[in-house]
Amino acid sequence: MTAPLLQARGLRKRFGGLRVTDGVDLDVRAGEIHALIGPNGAGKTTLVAQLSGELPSDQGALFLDGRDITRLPMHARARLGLVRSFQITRLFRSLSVAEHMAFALRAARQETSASAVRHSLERVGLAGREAHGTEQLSHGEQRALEVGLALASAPRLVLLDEPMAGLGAQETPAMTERIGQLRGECAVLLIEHDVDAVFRLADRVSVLVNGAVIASGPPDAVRRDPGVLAAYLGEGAA
Ligand SMILES: Nc1ncnc2c1ncn2[C@@H]1O[C@H](COP(=O)(O)OP(=O)(O)OP(=O)(O)O)[C@@H](O)[C@H]1O
Repeated sequence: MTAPLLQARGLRKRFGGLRVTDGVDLDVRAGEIHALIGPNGAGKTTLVAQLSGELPSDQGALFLDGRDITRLPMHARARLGLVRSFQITRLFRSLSVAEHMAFALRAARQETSASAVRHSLERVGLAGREAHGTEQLSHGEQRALEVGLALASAPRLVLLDEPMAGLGAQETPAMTERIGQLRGECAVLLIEHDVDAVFRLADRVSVLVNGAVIASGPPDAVRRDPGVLAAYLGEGAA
């Protein structure tokens, strides 16, 4: 089997006396949708920050396509194709949807013609919203734009931290479908609390508990794993 696209080995991060990630081993394969689930406070968001380069790891190593990227800063990881999505509130409120996308495409040194912008918006279901301000978008559309902006650089692996958070019953299936459409195009590491959506969508699932991955594999195997049932899914969530 080919080597994983992303390999994390023994990643650790502590805040003061609190060991938040405590020896994380994780493999993400090219083109797969890989969900990372776990209880509140397990360290998922911290791990994503370590993977993206936002937060330096105290220990451990990270490889992208076999290359050691442990000490590379965020922008260098992004240039190699490892990106994360950000909340658009962190960008400019005054920009239209199309301007946000043009900005992201330019930053990624991609084509910024009107048709390139439209194409990038269409793939996340935002065709026809070009001229809108981001405050005019529904919550679901804002989350879709965030995913679209992360995809602007044509990444090899995109890290999505709770893209379904706060979405209504009507918006969740659309986001699930959109993420599903990325399969094979780029790898996705998806942090998600909606366990039903995760088990429907993911090719593989890893479960983080107390800062360590306790199980990793296809959804069916993970949902039956005795350790996972005991530590996380035992309340009938799966
Ligand atoms: N910058 C920080 N300084 C101190 N403690 C932190 C910091 N960031 C996170 N923590 C703590 O680390 C623990 C794990 O947080 P993290 O947000 O990574 O977990 P999570 O699995 O993403 O949780 P959730 O599912 O609730 O979003 C929590 O106890 C949190 O309070």
